[in-house]
Amino acid sequence: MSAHRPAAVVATTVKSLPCWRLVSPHGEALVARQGAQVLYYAPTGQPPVVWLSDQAEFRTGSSLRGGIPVCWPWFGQFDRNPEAVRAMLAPGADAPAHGFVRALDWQEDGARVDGDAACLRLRLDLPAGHGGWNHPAAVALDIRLGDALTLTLSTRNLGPDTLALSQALHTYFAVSDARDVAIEGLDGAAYVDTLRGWSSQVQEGPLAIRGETDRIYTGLSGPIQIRDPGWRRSIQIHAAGSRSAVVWNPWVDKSLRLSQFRPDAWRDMLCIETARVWDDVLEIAPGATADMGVTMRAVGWGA
Ligand SMILES: O=P(O)(O)OC[C@H]1O[C@@H](O)[C@H](O)[C@@H](O)[C@@H]1O
Repeated sequence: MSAHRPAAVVATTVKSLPCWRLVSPHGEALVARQGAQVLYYAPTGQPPVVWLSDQAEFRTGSSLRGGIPVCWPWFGQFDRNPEAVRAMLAPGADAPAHGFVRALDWQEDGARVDGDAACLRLRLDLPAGHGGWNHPAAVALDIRLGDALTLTLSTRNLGPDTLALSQALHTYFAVSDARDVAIEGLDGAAYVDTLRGWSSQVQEGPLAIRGETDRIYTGLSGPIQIRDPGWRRSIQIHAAGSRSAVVWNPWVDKSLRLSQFRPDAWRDMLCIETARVWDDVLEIAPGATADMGVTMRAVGWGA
């Protein structure tokens, strides 16, 4: 570990997109202004924890494949959201998958160093809502790079009515080979299998990726862990203010249909998305703020 490198937040431009580089003695992260999207995170001396596609297109107006897209104020296909969330959008309005904030430019709202941690806060003000989603709100993402990476997504309701929304911090984790990892911490949890007719299932034991996987886990209360024998490490994922998570791997066929994605890149990544979805959607009273966060930490298995 390079204990000599002081923590810092440095504004930079990567392939024409404004970004910030966060460094600390413990690691490095890259964050884009567009979508407040963390693009990369690697602990010092380790393979990345957050994966970015080598075909990611650094373009204005569309999310990059990989990193940690912020999905807000709805998750996934709009039509699959509960009625309370769908009722927030005017009929006929544009409803892109995963909401609209991942393609918008956020504003810097403070960069600082706290001991050996580098911290950045990005903010998106929607004083009059956006498009057909006509609800004033302020969204902020706090990013803290210390001996782990912590993200906190805050939503403040600035309007007179209750906000109902679904959201996710859609983390693409880097793995040595998706076929070899075990996902622990889901045993006994209920999930919706979107690939089996959105049927309700119960997880038994650790989850192994054996084909296309797209599941919504609910009622979670403990950490999730990715055990990666190829890189002899585990990634521990601690969520706060969330009881749902989405696990996604596109496998062979869907990879061919994905944008900005090498056909065999499904082996290199695995999404575990800290969420408020399904029966865990968020309701925020006028004037109130709701936070959801995730801390990810890689732990080696020793020599
Ligand atoms: O291609 P997008 O819009 O970034 O979505 C990627 C994936 O995101 C996941 O959260 C969904 O569960 C998948 O169904 C979806 O394919």
